[in-house]
Amino acid sequence: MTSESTPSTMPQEIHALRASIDNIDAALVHLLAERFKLTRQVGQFKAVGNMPPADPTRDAQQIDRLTRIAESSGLDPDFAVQFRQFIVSEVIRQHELIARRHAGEEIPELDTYA
Ligand SMILES: O=C(O)C(=O)C[C@]1(C(=O)O)C=C[C@@H](O)C=C1
Repeated sequence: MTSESTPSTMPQEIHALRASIDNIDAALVHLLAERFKLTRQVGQFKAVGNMPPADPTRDAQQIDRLTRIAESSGLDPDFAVQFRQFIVSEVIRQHELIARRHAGEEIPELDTYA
């Protein structure tokens, strides 16, 4: 840590902002954990129904919706779509593992890790 960034010399405003940033980061992690709990359930239903992990129609609906939400909230829509894609890539990976597990492969249950 450089002397410019040591806590003692940091403006109080930055400390306050960082506290709120930390709260938001925590909320994001909690929200993501809850989202993955739901998508793992979707993955289980898809595996049982022999459905593919990805659903391009649903993808298009989500991208359209998130683009509109990003535009109206001042977030770069491209960033919002990329962020969604980052998350959904992990969802697809998990769906694939769930399907392999459903097919009889010995893969640990995806309950506590991504
Ligand atoms: O809704 C689904 O069918 C899902 O599998 C969930 C989800 C998502 O994470 O939102 C993931 C992959 C699909 O391509 C679309 C959506």
